[in-house]
Amino acid sequence: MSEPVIEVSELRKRYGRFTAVDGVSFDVREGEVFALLGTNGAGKTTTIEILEGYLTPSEGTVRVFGQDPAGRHAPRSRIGLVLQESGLFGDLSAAETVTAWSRFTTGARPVAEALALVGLSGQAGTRVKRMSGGERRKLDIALATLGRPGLLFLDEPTTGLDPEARHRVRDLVGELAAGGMTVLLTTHYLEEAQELAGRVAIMDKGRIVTQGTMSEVLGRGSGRVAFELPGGVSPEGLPVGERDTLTVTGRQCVILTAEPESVAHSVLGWAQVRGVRVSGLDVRQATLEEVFLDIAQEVTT
Ligand SMILES: Nc1ncnc2c1ncn2[C@@H]1O[C@H](COP(=O)(O)OP(=O)(O)OP(=O)(O)O)[C@@H](O)[C@H]1O
Repeated sequence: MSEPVIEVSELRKRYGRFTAVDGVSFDVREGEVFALLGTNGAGKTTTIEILEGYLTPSEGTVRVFGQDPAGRHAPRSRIGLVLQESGLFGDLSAAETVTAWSRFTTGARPVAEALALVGLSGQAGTRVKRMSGGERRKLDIALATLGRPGLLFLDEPTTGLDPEARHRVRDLVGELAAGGMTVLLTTHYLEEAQELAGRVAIMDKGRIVTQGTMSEVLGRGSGRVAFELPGGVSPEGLPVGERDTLTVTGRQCVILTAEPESVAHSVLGWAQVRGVRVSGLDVRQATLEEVFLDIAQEVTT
């Protein structure tokens, strides 16, 4: 197994009496894309800012490339950051922006290569203020990867972009990861995590409520059985196992379960015994979004 690039152990961060991060542990190994997901205010940005060395922990330990990210030996040159707010100058062209950054970056790629890497060769002479939101995000990523970092922090890289630009930026992150870069990603777009990340941790109220490989997290309720009950029929007694969850919205019933085929079978049996017909039976793999909503609901109730 490859070396951990990030190690987080029992991390806590308090702001006065409020605990924003409450005993979080995870690690990220070399070459993997790890997604930190969670509800608003869950503690994702606080965690990532501690890993970037901008904030110090109240308790616990954090190591990036084996070093304290806020310490004297912090491995800054090995880390690329794409923050939620970028600080680009509108009057500079894309090439001028990269050139300016090259002066402060050790071992910077040549400007043309940095632009080509993110697919901006055609916009080299375009002023930042004339660039689209997606192009600016790509330029942010070009700057973050200019010094060929081994680790890239991406804090909500596609928030605020239209769907097409989101796809382009997503493809770019996928390509960087395929090239061997380790990536820690926070995002509100679960399909983005599902597409890019090998492992995920889902945070809620400062804690990690579940983490693992995408298939392990999805495996919590890996199957989804949906169907409609006829009007006036109560869902009472539906075959829902202890680890399954049932959501009823009007006549629509959804069961998240690890064993969708057997649950679907039992639902049909349940209906037959009662002499009713369920319609629109749909059995498939649950999406991360469905699992996430299920977990968020479980945690808040
Ligand atoms: N400097 C601060 N002082 C007091 N509370 C803070 C401070 N910074 C963050 N918080 C609180 O800590 C909690 C976690 O915030 P954080 O920004 O880490 O969440 P997040 O998961 O990134 O949320 P979002 O998805 O909304 O960006 C929030 O309740 C926030 O209000």
